[in-house]
Amino acid sequence: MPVRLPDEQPGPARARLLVVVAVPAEADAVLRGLGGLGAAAERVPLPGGALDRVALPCGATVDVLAGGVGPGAAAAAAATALTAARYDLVVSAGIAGGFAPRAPIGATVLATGIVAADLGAETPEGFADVTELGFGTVRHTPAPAAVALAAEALRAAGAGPVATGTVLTVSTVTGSAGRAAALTARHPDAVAEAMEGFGVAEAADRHGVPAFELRTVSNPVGPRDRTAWRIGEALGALERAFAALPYPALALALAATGSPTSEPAASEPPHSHRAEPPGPRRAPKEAGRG
Ligand SMILES: O=C(O)c1cccc(C(=O)CC[C@H]2O[C@@H](n3cnc4c(=O)[nH]cnc43)[C@H](O)[C@@H]2O)c1
Repeated sequence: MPVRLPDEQPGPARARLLVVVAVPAEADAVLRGLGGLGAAAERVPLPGGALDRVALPCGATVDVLAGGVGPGAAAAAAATALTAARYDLVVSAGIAGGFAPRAPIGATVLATGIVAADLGAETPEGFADVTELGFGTVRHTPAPAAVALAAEALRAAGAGPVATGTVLTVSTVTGSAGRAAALTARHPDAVAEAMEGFGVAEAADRHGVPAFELRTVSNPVGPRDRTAWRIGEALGALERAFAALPYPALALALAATGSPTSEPAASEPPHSHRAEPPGPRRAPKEAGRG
């Protein structure tokens, strides 16, 4: 029978979360929400950067990493952190564009689906995503029980409007009514778009860790109008959301449902472009260890 060190005792109270944001202003908002800004956080070096580690009074540990803008930077940063430490949950977080009327400015959005919206090819018949092209997945699905739990906690805390639905990951911020309409036609359940969620979820999936996306809305998705962006308001909502999340309960809900979150295409070829994880996948039971 293996001997466990005190630090390795199983249980949701000891959950380890990795929160990946794009820029330092978002990291600061998350850290303020966690009560871990400044001296309360430990700076942990990583190859190519550093993260801030906060030990919560409930026993959970939350690492906050500003990984850069866009899915590529986010995937690289998340993969680096996941290689350096063990996590029970990875959260992609930050500001986002909201699809009206479901996600107004200041709203908090929880992803029921994390979808790469512009990963594919233009064809004479229109856009075809990489799943349709036979190259893998464009969607990760966070555990519904965990999404419901987080939404309930945010609503109970009075953290402002909360919307659940698909969060699109795009490499180009939408700047026209035409593209906004095309996105909602293809993804009727879309509540928001941002630029990192799918990259973070891909990295988490390869490490067998559940992923989750939480965004707060800074601007409407549509015709480009930088004067309409309310970044301060969205950062305030991000801080309130991270103050209200039920960390140990979230870990428990995720342990019950397990991982991964990806949905490979039914037609995925045997030699798909999906890389195998760097080591053996952790069993769902083990992934929930606190
Ligand atoms: O256009 C500009 O002048 C400009 C200035 C500062 C930042 C930006 C961004 O595009 C920030 C992208 C950043 O924020 C997330 N985000 C926020 N709103 C949206 C959106 O409507 N569509 C996509 N991403 C958005 C995103 O996740 C990035 O991290 C532009």
